[in-house]
Amino acid sequence: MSEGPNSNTNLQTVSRHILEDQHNSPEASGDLSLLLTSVTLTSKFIANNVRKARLINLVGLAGETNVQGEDQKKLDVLSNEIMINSLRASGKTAVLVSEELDDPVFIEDGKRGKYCVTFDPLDGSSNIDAGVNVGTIFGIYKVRDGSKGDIEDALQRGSDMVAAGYTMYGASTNLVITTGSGVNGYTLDPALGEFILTHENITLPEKGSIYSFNEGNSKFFHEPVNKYLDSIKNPADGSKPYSARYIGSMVADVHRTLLYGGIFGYPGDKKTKDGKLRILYEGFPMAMLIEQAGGIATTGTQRILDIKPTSIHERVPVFLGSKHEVNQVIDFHRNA
Ligand SMILES: O=P(O)(O)OC[C@H]1O[C@](O)(COP(=O)(O)O)[C@@H](O)[C@@H]1O
Ligand SMILES: [Mg+2]
Ligand SMILES: [Mg+2]
Repeated sequence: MSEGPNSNTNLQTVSRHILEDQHNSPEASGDLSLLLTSVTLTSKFIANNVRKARLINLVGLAGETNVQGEDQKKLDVLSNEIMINSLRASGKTAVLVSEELDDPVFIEDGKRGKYCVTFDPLDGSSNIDAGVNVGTIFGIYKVRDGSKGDIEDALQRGSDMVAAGYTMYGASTNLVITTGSGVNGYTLDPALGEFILTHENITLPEKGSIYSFNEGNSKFFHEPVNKYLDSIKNPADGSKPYSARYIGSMVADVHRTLLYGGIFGYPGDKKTKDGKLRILYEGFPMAMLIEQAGGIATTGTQRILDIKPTSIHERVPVFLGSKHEVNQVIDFHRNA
């Protein structure tokens, strides 16, 4: 009988792998792995809705704007509700921060656990109606000693996160997680309804050949970096080693960068000096994943994970990816 994809009896499902993975931090056993299992369950619900969105009238605008001043899509609102309900039901959370909610959700007695979860329930909203890859991004902190869950638990340094990850809803549904000891990727097997380990110990190439920028007109970034990248030629034949790819969904642009290498950037510009991406549920989780995979994540002048946020929706310029390319951007900022 041929070795079909599911005939491997040693399939590592995400729950089993997180519990058994000897690389995982001690934190990963017990409550955190149960919390991560709740997040993976949520991802399956959201994936199901994303896949059917066009068929069940879930595309288009919800008719509300969020705290960011952005028009919420129907899937933004639904994904947010799924995340809030599932994380509350897990009994492992004390504070929830969502891109779609003005204020944090503080979990009531009886349901309260010891983790703060920050999340972007649906990243890449501008791409939903075109069926382009979107995703869910999350970061997880332990609440501070003695805390019953308050705003300060959501304003810890990025380096205080105990786990981070994303689910990308694309040609396949990919879940990528770190608990502080490397990065692992899982692919949803729709037949099994399980995420299966498919990308063990993801490691970023030192150097890449793709740059993925929002063309912010920041003088530190757009002109000098593009000019530098365009100026590089392969000595053998004079061809250009770099090519530009930009999907416009952070989760998809970062996933490609994580697997192929290169650099992703969303700089500040004259209008928004800190760019568009929010530090708690976009910058920090992606920075932790990129660093855990051997890359660099910087604002251009400082390590993103060193930042201590002062408000839950503050923004941050993001440059992340392979060491070689990101160090070029750091040099530009240093010499600017
Ligand atoms: O459309 P722009 O300005 O290039 O911005 C794209 C960026 O905006 C985002 O869509 C913002 O996230 P949301 O879709 O969750 O608001 C990122 O995913 C993406 O990197
Ligand atoms: Mg987003
Ligand atoms: Mg979003």
